[in-house]
Amino acid sequence: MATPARAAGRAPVRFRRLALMDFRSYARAEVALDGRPVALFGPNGAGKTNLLEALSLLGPGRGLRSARLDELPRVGGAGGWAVSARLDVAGEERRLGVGAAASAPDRRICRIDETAAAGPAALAEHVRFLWLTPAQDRLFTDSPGERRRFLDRMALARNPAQARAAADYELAMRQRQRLLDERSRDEAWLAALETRMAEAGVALAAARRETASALAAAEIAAGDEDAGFPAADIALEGELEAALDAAPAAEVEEAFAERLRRNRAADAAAGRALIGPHRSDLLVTHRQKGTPARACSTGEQKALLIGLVLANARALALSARFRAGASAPLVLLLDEIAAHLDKDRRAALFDILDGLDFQVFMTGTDKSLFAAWGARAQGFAVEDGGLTETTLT
Ligand SMILES: Nc1ncnc2c1ncn2[C@@H]1O[C@H](COP(=O)(O)OP(=O)(O)OP(=O)(O)O)[C@@H](O)[C@H]1O
Repeated sequence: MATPARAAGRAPVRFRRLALMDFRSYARAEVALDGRPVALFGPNGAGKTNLLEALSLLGPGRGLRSARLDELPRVGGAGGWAVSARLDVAGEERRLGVGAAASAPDRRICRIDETAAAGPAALAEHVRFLWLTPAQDRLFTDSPGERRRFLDRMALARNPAQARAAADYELAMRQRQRLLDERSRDEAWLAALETRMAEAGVALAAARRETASALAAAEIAAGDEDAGFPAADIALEGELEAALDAAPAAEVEEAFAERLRRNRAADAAAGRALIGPHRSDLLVTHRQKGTPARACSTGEQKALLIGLVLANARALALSARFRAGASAPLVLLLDEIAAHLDKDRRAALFDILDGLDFQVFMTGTDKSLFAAWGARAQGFAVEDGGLTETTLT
């Protein structure tokens, strides 16, 4: 079946070459990629996740482990690190690079086509990543914060401008709290910060609503249920998200700013803002069973998560913004997914991934996990800080 990206005549993103230098367990590694999906296999600790993390740092944000910069240079190396890649983006060659010099380890340097980029956000023009890692296995049982971050990451892949709203909101909230903690009576400054929180907060809530409804639409359109990835019903729990159902954004902003003003004493006493989109939650229900995700089995939760990430990828492919070419192509990083799935579900997943037309990188401990992908994927054995290309069959 033709995917929307193919139907629109857009060449998807394809990594052609990836090079790591003094990055985590890699002293020096270089791989040539031919455009097929990539399967990385090797024993525990071989460096599979490190490689996915290296890729994820070529996009905006702190990468798939949310690591601090000082964790990235290879222990025993010179102190600096670098990840560079050559990729085809919509038919054009791009060179992206990130890293830090030993002399300035706290400063992440980003390069696009050999020119210094303003910052990591500029990378989003060229490539965006969605990932699923074992750290997300407890997403449905963890605190709402994890689910919010998961949703916000998906929203970010749709629209990188959302990063700005999230950062503005956090900053204004922190500054306001500092004033409240200091018992400041600077009315004008407090009101200005509350206005900024309201503007950024409503933008954030609106982006989440857009993502959630695109996800819901993609979940409905998906026929993945047969393949073992259960459809999910998605709902947002949050005051601003709900308020946007009933009123235009400007009104919601005004009402939120007013509530913040009235809540100053309570927020000062609590030491944090008691209301706002930083308290929202993503509620996921296993549609067929009608059970909240947190009450599903571990395996069912994993299948629901995979289904959600696939739905988001599909929603992105369908979005008008993506088709218009204004949005960067997506790369999916799936860390240790294969082991959770039985043979049939694995084979079904490979079929779905082939149809998505996003480049996919998948890891697993054993080559046999990828046998059903066969020649459709490019295989690499990861061991001793290096990668060796090998057939998967
Ligand atoms: N900064 C660093 N310098 C050197 N080695 C590091 C650094 N950071 C992590 N490592 C090493 O990298 C290895 C982990 O690699 P990685 O998480 O990629 O393994 P993996 O192949 O994904 O394993 P698993 O199958 O267990 O998930 C560990 O041995 C860890 O000690």
